[in-house]
Amino acid sequence: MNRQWRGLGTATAERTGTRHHALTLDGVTREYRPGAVALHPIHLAVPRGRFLAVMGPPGCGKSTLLRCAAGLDRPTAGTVRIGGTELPPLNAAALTRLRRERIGFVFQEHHLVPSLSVAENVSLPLVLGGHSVDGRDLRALTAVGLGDWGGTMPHELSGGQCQRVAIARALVTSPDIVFADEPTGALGPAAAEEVLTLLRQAVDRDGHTVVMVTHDPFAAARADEALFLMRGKLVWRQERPEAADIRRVLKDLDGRTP
Ligand SMILES: Nc1ncnc2c1ncn2[C@@H]1O[C@H](COP(=O)(O)OP(=O)(O)OP(=O)(O)O)[C@@H](O)[C@H]1O
Repeated sequence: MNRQWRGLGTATAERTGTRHHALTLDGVTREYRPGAVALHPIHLAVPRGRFLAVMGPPGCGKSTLLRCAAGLDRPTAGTVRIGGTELPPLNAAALTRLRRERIGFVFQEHHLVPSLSVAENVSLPLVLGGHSVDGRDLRALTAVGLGDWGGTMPHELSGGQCQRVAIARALVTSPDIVFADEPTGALGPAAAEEVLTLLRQAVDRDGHTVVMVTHDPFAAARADEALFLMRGKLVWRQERPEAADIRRVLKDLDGRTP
């Protein structure tokens, strides 16, 4: 069994964010209102080509971490860098552009536009950014095994196929990083397995970087590393996690939750 437990008391290595890192968080803190701290200072550096799972008990701050890292929420303090570029202030046009072109998103629900074909959905981030599609929609669809489905409408697809289209849409801009928030949460076991295989393949074959929030130990076991949050703090990390180990950590953290 492969068990490498590391505490997170020292974070020196995490403070050296560069363009070689897809994501760096330097002292990222989020306080929703005075006294309600959802994230204590988080230091984290995610190298390019890494598949990271973020786990922890309900309310520990996983979504807050993801939203701050993806520029969907503004940290109360600290700095977020995507591919070495510091996130500009929220609502700025530059942030919208950076999110559209350098970050891919996959959510629990696929959020495809029902009135657009599969190919149009995939090319949307390119079109909105004023870029030519140039066959990239087809290549992205082929990469998720749906190369022949471009002319199909979303309502003609299964839930698993829709999520595969959402992955193609997330990857079509060749982003610095893909944030996936419970990407298998709405799927049955077979479709979930397909989605995880595609995310794994995006990392292994194409060098993408994926940060995935999940409650599912089997999903997290597909990542290179699992990070565990508790009460807004990163408390454990495990390289090459196995589902049984993950379950044990979660049980331990649950036992420590008041
Ligand atoms: N908009 C908000 N305003 C105030 N408090 C919030 C807000 N969003 C989240 N919180 C609080 O911040 C803490 C972290 O919430 P968050 O949603 O990040 O946790 P989570 O780990 O993603 O939870 P879950 O696993 O249940 O989705 C919780 O105590 C939550 O109640």
